[in-house]
Amino acid sequence: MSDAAGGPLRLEDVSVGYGRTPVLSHLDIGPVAPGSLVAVVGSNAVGKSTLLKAIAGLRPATGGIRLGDTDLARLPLAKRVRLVGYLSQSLPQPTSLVAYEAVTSAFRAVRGDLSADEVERRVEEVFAALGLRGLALRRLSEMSGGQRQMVGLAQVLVRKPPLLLLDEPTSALDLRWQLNVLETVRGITRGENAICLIAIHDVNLALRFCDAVIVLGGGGVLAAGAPEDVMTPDLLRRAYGIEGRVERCSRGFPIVLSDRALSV
Ligand SMILES: Nc1ncnc2c1ncn2[C@@H]1O[C@H](COP(=O)(O)OP(=O)(O)OP(=O)(O)O)[C@@H](O)[C@H]1O
Repeated sequence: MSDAAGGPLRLEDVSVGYGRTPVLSHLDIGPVAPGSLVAVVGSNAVGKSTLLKAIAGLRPATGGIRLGDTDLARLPLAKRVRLVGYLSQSLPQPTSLVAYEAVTSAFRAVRGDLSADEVERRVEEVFAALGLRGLALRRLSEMSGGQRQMVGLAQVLVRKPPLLLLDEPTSALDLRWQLNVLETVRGITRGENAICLIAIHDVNLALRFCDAVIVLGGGGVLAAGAPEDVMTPDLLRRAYGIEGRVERCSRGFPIVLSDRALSV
């Protein structure tokens, strides 16, 4: 189980923006059950990152954002970091720390209550889960972008929060590492009975791995639900402005084939 109590995630009448410019208005999402991996998809600039930041408490929002009985918006930072793990779109800085130190120090900063042995055990566990042991003693300054993205993910996953918010965690990764990350995140989400919202551009990865999909568009939610129910040619047109097909692959998963960009 996660290190802190969670519960279902609910967003009620949430609005968020920048200055006087609204990005998302009067959003209702959920309840999202513990154990769920949920993709947040939609076109560029539609508000995926803004939504994750609002849930993480990094962007002021109006409305209710609750995890179980806890109002996340009103939570002091020290408590929020126990409940919410947020991975931003930007990669960790290429410092001279080796990966093992970077993950250990980030974990210690939020979990000063754990013993050194427990910290070490958890860091080793997350390196093994992500298949990162070979990188543990490499300096971040000597890593590729994709390798640093994996270290950033390890820094969040090691905390085992009941709510994970991952902003495009596979954007810098090759095909093998994309699968590895999605499989690992899904395993942790189920194993820890956590909730994970993952903003992602690769719709087919989302359909393959996620329990539900939230499609943002026009300042709100265009569609939400099980992948096979949500993803339709009409939705592809409305969300992305493309003509596309949704077919079944030989293993039974829905797969999107993009045919043509429609003129705007
Ligand atoms: N710091 C900021 N100040 C003002 N406007 C911002 C800021 N950050 C984002 N925006 C605007 O908010 C809107 C939503 O941006 P956001 O980054 O949430 O979109 P996104 O769906 O994550 O996009 P992408 O898929 O391109 O990463 C965009 O119009 C963007 O220009």
